[in-house]
Order: sequence, then structure tokens, then C-alpha cells
Amino acid sequence: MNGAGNKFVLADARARAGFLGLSRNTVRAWAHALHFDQLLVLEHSDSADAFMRIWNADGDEVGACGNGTRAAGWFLMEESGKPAVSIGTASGLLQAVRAGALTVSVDMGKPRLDWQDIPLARDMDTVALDYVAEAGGVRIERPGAVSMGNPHAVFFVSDVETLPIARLGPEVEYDPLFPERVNAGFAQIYDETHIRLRVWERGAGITAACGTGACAALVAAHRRGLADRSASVMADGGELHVEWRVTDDHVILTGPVEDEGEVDLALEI
Ligand SMILES: N[C@@H](CCC[C@H](N)C(=O)O)C(=O)O
Repeated sequence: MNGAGNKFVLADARARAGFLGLSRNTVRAWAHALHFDQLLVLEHSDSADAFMRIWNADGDEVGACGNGTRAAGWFLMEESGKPAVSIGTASGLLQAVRAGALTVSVDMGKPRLDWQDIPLARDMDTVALDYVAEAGGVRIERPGAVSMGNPHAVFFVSDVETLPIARLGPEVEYDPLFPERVNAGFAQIYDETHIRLRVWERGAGITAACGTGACAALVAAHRRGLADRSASVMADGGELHVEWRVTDDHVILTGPVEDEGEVDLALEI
């Protein structure tokens, strides 16, 4: 499946009893063969429609994936005929609702904004980190930091199209300021309701879209006075809509999903 071009393989392990342990090497081999950004595995849940585990293409298991949650939500809603489903994840219980034939919204919960929650290596104002990244002859600075269940640093730049993201991304991802590494977002503000975003994802590299990255970009932009609480976020692979609600502080992510058919994946555990 894909969510605005963010590529997933979704494996359904709900019928299988117990925890599905996958080695880092197995996930990496599958990612190499199938070219996904994340592997999503659905497991049985007593308290939700399913529990979803998320692995990056580099084989690390992670806490959140916005577009993946929308894709899994679509799969579960198609299967059940329900207009809404709940999905357990490592970072909490998320609700997905149908917002069109191939459009799904997910309530991603509250952003976490304290430096310990990102996490950062030391106390810093997360509105604008005291941090500079340099690569490919370009220097960018003062990203906003946001956790959406996973860590994001969002840089605001004047021209995202010409930015050497393949060089800057790994510099940022592996900087010691981010002890759990970080997803690096590069955002150009078109106006208060339109943000152009490219993302270097932790453990996956440049992706066509990143759902939690879009949420983080909107939150970081609003905290800097650069965007409203609701905006379109234009990724390379499609358009996402993000709203940071005043009423409950939750971030709502909406966008397209596509089912690309089944792949032959031998699960040998
Ligand atoms: N593609 C995702 C984010 C996946 C996880 C991320 N790479 C991380 O390591 O935290 C999304 O749509 O949010």
C-alpha cells in the first residue's frame, strides 16, 4: 500500500497467536527486495480493531507512522465495512475514520514538545533548537522539534527544492543532539495554510511523504507563527491535510491511500 506515496508492506498476522518477533536482518532483506519505507504488521488486539507494529526499512522497530496508520485503517475499514476503526500502536491507541473512498483521517493524539520527550540530549527550547546542520555547501539552523510518538526536527527554508536533502538528512539524523536519532523535515512556507515539505526519514531516507513529519511540520510552523492551526502539506507524493485542534490539542492527519495489491512474502519465523 502507499499513503501519499509513502510505501508500505502491510502484513496481517492477526490469526497468529502471540508476539511476532522479526530480526533486523529479516526486515532489511524484505525492504531490499520489496522497496518499502516501512513494514507494518497487524496483530490481534483485545482492546482495538488491531494492534500495529512498525519497522523502518533499516530493520529498527519504531513507535509511530502516520501514513501507515492511515493505510492500515483503510485496510481494516474495507474488511469490516466500518466507517471508523481503532488501532493500537506502541505510542498509543489511534482512531482512523474514512474521509472519502480512498481518503483516511487519523487522530494522531497530542504532540509532545518537552525536550525530554523528543528526546534531545540536553535541555533546549524546542520551538527553535540551538542547532546548525551543514552539508553539501548549505547551512541550515534552528529547527523546531516535535514528537508525534516519534522524533522530528523541522527546518524552515526558503527553497526546499534545491536543498541537498540526501546530504543534510543523514547529518541531522545521526547528530548526537538526538539520542534516538531523528526524522528530518525541510519545510518551505508558501503561506499560512500551505506548507511544502520534504522529509529524510530516520531509518528509511528520503520518502515521498511522511505523515508524522507533516504533523510535526504544521505544529512546529504554528509554534513559530508561520502557519495557522490547519494547513495543506504538500509532499513529493501527494497532499496531506493537518489540523492541530484547539479543543483537545490533538493533531488530525488526512490524506490519500492506495492499495497496490498483494506481494509474495514468505514469513519464516
Ligand atoms: N512514514 C512514517 C514515519 C515512519 C517512522 C519514522 N521513519 C521513524 O523512524 O520515526 C509516517 O508516515 O509517519
